Amino acid sequence: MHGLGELGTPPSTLPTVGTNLTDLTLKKKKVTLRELGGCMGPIWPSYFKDCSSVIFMVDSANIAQISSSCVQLLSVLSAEPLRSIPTLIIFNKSDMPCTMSLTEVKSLFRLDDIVVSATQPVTTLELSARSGQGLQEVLSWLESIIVK
Ligand SMILES: Nc1nc2c(ncn2[C@@H]2O[C@H](COP(=O)(O)OP(=O)(O)OP(=O)(O)O)[C@@H](O)[C@H]2O)c(=O)[nH]1
Ligand SMILES: [Mg+2]
Repeated sequence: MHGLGELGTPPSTLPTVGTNLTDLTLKKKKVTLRELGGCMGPIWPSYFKDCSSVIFMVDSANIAQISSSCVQLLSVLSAEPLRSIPTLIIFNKSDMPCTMSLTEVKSLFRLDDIVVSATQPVTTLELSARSGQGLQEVLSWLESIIVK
């Protein structure tokens, strides 16, 4: 068994496990999307200062996750580095038959209150990543916030 003392000070690294980088070209500009998994919530803040926009994806078919998803959304919106960063909230899996309608999900989120009290410009969209319905709106939003 080794004591902590023998291991010395841990190196200063950021966990990169589970983040995906994707480059897109929109309006002739390179846009890099960084995907962070929901379970990586505790390390999301390490990436906030590098963001020029935020897309928050909600699994609207998972009603058991609504409250935790809502808490995570509020912590993102209230984070100091993101105070004036354009934010898109996507309700994904709109194609799935659910016990709860999207209206009910949004009402449980208190989405209207969240959008009104946010300091940043917030847009909300519905998407099915499976069928592609709503994808064009996501691209249009990205194009609209690209700095000219
Ligand atoms: N029906 C349907 N399935 C989807 C949709 N988007 C993703 N899925 C499926 O849902 C499953 C889990 O994907 P996600 O919900 O994105 O889960 P995840 O990526 O592990 O979640 P995170 O860890 O938060 O990133 C996969 O099998 C996807 O194919 C959608 O819009 N409709
Ligand atoms: Mg994922």
